[in-house]
Amino acid sequence: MSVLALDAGTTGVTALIVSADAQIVARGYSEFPQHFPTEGWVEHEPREIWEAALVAVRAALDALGPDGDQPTAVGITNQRETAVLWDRETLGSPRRAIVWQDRRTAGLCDQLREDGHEPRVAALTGLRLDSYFTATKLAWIALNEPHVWASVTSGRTAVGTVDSYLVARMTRGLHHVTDASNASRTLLYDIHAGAWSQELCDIFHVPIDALPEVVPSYGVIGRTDPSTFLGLDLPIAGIAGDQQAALFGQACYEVGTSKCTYGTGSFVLVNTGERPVASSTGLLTTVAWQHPDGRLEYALEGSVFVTGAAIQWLRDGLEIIASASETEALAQSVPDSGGVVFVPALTGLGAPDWDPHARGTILGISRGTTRAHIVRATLEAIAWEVRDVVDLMVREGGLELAVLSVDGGASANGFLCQLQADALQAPVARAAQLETTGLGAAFLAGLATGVWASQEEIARTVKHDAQFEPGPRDDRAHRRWRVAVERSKSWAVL
Ligand SMILES: Nc1ncnc2c1ncn2[C@@H]1O[C@H](COP(=O)(O)OP(=O)(O)O)[C@@H](O)[C@H]1O
Ligand SMILES: O=P(O)(O)OC[C@H](O)CO
Repeated sequence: MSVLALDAGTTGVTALIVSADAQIVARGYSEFPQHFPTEGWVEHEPREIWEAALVAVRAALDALGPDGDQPTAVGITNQRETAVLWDRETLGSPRRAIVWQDRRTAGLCDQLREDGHEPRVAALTGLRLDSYFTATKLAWIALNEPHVWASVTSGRTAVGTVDSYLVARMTRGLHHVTDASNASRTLLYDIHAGAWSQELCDIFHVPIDALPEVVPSYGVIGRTDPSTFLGLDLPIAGIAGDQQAALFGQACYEVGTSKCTYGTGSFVLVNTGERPVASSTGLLTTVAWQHPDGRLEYALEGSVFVTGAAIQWLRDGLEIIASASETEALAQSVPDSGGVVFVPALTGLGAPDWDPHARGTILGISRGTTRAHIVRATLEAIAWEVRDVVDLMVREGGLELAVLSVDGGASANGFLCQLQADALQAPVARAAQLETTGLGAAFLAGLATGVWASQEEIARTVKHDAQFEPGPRDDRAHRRWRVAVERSKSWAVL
């Protein structure tokens, strides 16, 4: 027995085939285009996500080969918050998806805040009024593209996040669902009642009937249609937002256990069990997963928007590196960043500063500055960003950080892990299999279909293969970092 996991991330789709002994036995990957129509806007073409998913699954199946242990279920995990629209009949989209990184709704959020909506919205959702979240993007479409929105209110066009869209595609439009972990990122879901909220839908102009049915994070919700999904007829048995999936994939099942995933952004989540812990200083309260019996478990989250994406920008924007993996040796080729501090607020700032109007800042450049210094400053920035969020979790969430478990694409960079241990003054343990988002989706689907009998059984398979012990911390560098963060704030409205 094996499980297929589809991990639809921000920059590409990964397909994993995970064996019953929890090993990744085959994988496929396909990147899809990012669209930047204007400053601060980020869009995805839904069809391109779907096509990337098909390419990735095909590649994974080819890698597995006909004699490999064929998957018996599929789990889905995804970039969260991104707002997707599609026609219920044709599955075509009337407009591109507005991505979680898109900051076009910053002004709309300011207005809603001025109108006094924030306390109630935060109390119901555990989130904040920020352009990060789905409902603000839907409200923007409702207010700015009435012709598109008319098809939503008439019932022709469905609304959802990337998981819902993929399920619709995989089932030829038969199912319109999302799981509670994804729903909890929309600003439309009451995390205490475990249901869509009419009150929130009214605030954001969203017809509640346009939203998907909310299902538990594991349990069979339907089957893939072989005529549209590469001949595969599989139960869809797990769905979770990628950061919650990573929490599941790292087997953080006990209250107080935590992980940090380094991908496009970096997200620290700590399990708070069946108790939603409210935050007043910038952490998010979110659904970790919902059990098939309806029980909700929660997490406290620190969301850092741009980490691996800053590395991509060094590659594709500045063109000072050829590949992300080069950064490790380049950063170590200099003893320090030479006084350079880079705040990669390329799409505003998330936790702990929350400023959608912030933009990237590079300070401290001198005649002696080289690309190695800028690369090193970028890795240091990632470590400082995560440290600032963990500090908040320790102070506010009561997190006792004995060790930080890390995973995700950028955690392949051992030097980054070392910088992280130094910044935190705590050991960093790296998961043996870095793709914990996909693994988490596989575990959820496998739990629902008998591949694994229990969470305890899954937990026994999760291993860490490297531990980075903290060295000295450069407090002066952190002070400079905080000064640079302050300077980057409000830039887009100055
Ligand atoms: N060796 C590396 N050092 C630093 N960053 C890396 C490295 N390898 C990959 N990355 C970054 O990690 C990200 C990819 O990780 P992944 O977990 O696949 O992200 P996502 O799911 O967000 O698409 C990219 O942003 C890339 O720049
Ligand atoms: O694309 P990732 O893996 O960095 O994840 C994005 C998050 O889900 C955004 O909230």
